[in-house]
Amino acid sequence: MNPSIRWLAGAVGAHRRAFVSTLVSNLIGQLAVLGAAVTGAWLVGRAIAGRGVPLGPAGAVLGGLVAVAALAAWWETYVAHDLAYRVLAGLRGQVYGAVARIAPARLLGRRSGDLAAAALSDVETLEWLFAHTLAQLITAGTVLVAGSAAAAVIDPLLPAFSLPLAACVLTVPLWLRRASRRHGDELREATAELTADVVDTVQGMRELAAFRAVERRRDLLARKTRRLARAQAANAARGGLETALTDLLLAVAAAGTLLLVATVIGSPADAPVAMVLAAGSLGPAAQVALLLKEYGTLRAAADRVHALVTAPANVTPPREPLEVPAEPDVVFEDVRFRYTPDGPDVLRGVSFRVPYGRTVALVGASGAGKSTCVSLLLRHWDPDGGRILVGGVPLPRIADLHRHVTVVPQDVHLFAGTVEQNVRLGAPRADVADALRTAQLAVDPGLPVGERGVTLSGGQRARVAVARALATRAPVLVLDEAVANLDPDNEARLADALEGAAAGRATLVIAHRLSTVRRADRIVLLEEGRVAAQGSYAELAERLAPLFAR
Ligand SMILES: Nc1ncnc2c1ncn2[C@@H]1O[C@H](COP(=O)(O)OP(=O)(O)OP(=O)(O)O)[C@@H](O)[C@H]1O
Repeated sequence: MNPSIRWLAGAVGAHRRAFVSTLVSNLIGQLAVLGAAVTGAWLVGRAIAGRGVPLGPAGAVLGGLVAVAALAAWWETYVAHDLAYRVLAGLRGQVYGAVARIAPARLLGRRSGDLAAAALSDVETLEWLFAHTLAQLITAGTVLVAGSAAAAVIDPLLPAFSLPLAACVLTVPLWLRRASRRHGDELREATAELTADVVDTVQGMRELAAFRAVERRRDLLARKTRRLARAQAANAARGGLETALTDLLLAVAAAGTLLLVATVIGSPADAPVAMVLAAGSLGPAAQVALLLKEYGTLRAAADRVHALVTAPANVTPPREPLEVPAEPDVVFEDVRFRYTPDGPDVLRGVSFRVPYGRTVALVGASGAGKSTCVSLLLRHWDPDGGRILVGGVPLPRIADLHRHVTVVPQDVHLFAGTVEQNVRLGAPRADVADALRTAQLAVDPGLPVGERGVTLSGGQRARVAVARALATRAPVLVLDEAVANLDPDNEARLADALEGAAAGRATLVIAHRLSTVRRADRIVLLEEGRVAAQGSYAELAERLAPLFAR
């Protein structure tokens, strides 16, 4: 069995009772249907042989079996779907957990929409596996064995003939399984790609309109939609071929079985029952063939979800955590880093210190490695060499790093909700009014911000980000040029307020503006992943001049 499908089948283990209930109700339903057919055939046999037909008792048995079959079908539909939706809910949780574990540094090179497709559409596709496949395959096998055993009691030749015919029916999905897998892969990939492009389009609609690119984008989406339609058509064509061949083999097998019964069964009274039992083995075979038709799509969806859920974490969780002192400093010690094993060195032995109560500005040309230092301090990645310490504790030994290090990113993400909800992101019980005051944001905390904060100005968004970081009360503050969106007046006021906040923190600021650099206690100049110089502004003014000459 494919490892992803095996892994998913294992997920049913947590819902054993529901699975057993599905299995038993399906089995009871199938056996009741077979029993009703056999009872009917037995009555026909008696009528043909001119024996008495006990209509009353037989009618009661038939009615009972039909009622049992109907009840079992209803119950099975309910429990099978209940089981499937519970497993899917668990899987969605695992997909979310995986995204949280591998983000934000690396999302397996996948786009947001692609991940949304994994979380929604791929997981949804797996409903077929849990509600219609696993228990049903076991039941079909059981009914096949029971029907064949009963047929053997009448004449051992019957199963000897009908079982190979049933096996022939199953060769169709096996024969077409490579095509099924290929079509399944294409279908899931085309769906994910279209979802990714649609999400990207919706998110970028403002830019598309501003650059008059809506029509071109529509063409792109139409192309991707056609690709999906082609994949769907190919899958449907193969599915149709599979159904046609299966039906053909079933018809031949049924005709052969009837011929055999007519030839070997001497007694007309036994012939109808023999026919039903011999043909009964073909029913489960047809059902299995039908289930296997979906194998390619299921396998592709299972592979995509499995790859995401089993992706290793980017950094290992802290082992034997150590206490971080209340007033920590930050130390980079000969830190070396590259993003990919065969990529270029991005940091080549970076060392500097941010003392508690002081502000250190990290400056350098674009691509020098400033944001990489921040990513490493937030532990999105671990360095390849050297180490980073907060209050003397290496990052991998710090539990709940966000309690000690907080960040104001340059491109803040605000969630649909109120200002207050966004400020409370990292500190659910924070004093929001206080944080907003320090961040110089005079708005009602209950003000809705819209999706991604669209109803706020760029400066207001930046100040929500500052308030959000301050609300955590983390003693290490990282500012990625948080004031870039403000006019000079507001910038100066916010910088004053941040200076007050910095007194009780170790602050590392990535500075793009001379005014920010001037305010810092110490400046670290990065050049091509190395510390080229560090000191006060007065000491470095000359070396910094070319960077800020605008
Ligand atoms: N996720 C990533 N994967 C691979 N390479 C990356 C990644 N992020 C950054 N880099 C590369 O690492 C180098 C340093 O990038 P970094 O963002 O740290 O520079 P920076 O000094 O912050 O630049 P800027 O001032 O333009 O933001 C660049 O060459 C960049 O292309």
